[in-house]
Amino acid sequence: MLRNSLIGSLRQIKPILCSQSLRSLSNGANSGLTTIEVDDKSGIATLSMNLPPVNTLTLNLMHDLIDSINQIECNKSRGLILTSSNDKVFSAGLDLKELYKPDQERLKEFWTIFQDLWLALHLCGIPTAAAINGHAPAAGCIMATACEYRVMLPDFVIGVHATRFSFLVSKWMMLSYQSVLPRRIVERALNQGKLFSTQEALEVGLIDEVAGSKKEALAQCAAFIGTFDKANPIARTLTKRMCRDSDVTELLRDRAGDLRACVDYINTPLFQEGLSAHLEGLKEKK
Ligand SMILES: CCCC/C=C/CC(=O)SCCNC(=O)CCNC(=O)[C@H](O)C(C)(C)COP(=O)(O)OP(=O)(O)OC[C@H]1O[C@@H](n2cnc3c(N)ncnc32)[C@H](O)[C@@H]1OP(=O)(O)O
Repeated sequence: MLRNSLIGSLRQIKPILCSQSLRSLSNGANSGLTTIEVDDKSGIATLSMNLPPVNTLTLNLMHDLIDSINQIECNKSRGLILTSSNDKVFSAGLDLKELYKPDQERLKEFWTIFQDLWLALHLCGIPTAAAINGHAPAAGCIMATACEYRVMLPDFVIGVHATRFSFLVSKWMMLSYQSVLPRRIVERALNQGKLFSTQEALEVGLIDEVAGSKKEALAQCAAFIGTFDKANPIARTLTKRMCRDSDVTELLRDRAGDLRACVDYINTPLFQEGLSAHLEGLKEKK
């Protein structure tokens, strides 16, 4: 029953493109803001975000990420490692320009694709890991927590600092955080708008390991993916989805409601003023 509903919901959100021949894993259908490299020996795919300067989640980058996740799953890769081709920033989170004085129809499209991206990562059928080779604030952190394992390089920050600029996260984003961290830590960190240093993130369990270099981080993620070798892939996928069912159901139950609530909140003077100050702060930093 539960398995059927999981499979059913997956069909709803993921029109799988598996009929295509994808061995080459070309990015022909997308804007080229992601690259996929499959290791011939291990069969593990590395998915890199490649949108200078800081991998902000624009509509196009989110579209490409979803497309790439589908391709990697369809091609029966053994696992997926999410990383960045920028050596300072994993992802700066949502593109703030899309949220400032937004065009209403575009904002709806933007939020919907953000929901889609979270679902695609959260329900990805193969093992996933994030090699966090740079800063990962806000939605950068949420993407990492949607993966099953996190390896981070030293001297960067990760966390959801939304309250610092009057942002209110959706419940499914909070649940993503809470799937990795104890509830009391999530509550405090979200309220403080805390960005954890790599060391702090390791101490609280937001990340699983620290790596000395990107190469090491990728190897550590690959070693994690290798730990599932003895599991039957279908049983593993269904078990993963069962473990994640309640978090995902929270969003699937009322996607339209979440969209309405977020769009309404983004349009409030409280949010727009906080965002304006935050954007100014980013400019003044220079
Ligand atoms: C219902 C409410 C929604 C709640 C959900 C929130 C989820 C989110 O993801 S909101 C996004 C929050 N993200 C941030 O606040 C990150 C802001 N960026 C940074 O802190 C830093 O850029 C960095 C630590 C990631 C990197 O620092 P670095 O010194 O390497 O680069 P910068 O010089 O700061 O940035 C370069 C360039 O990029 C612009 N930029 C940075 N982040 C964003 C962003 N998220 N959206 C749009 N643009 C961004 C920055 O202004 C610079 O632009 P210019 O070169 O034109 O000045």
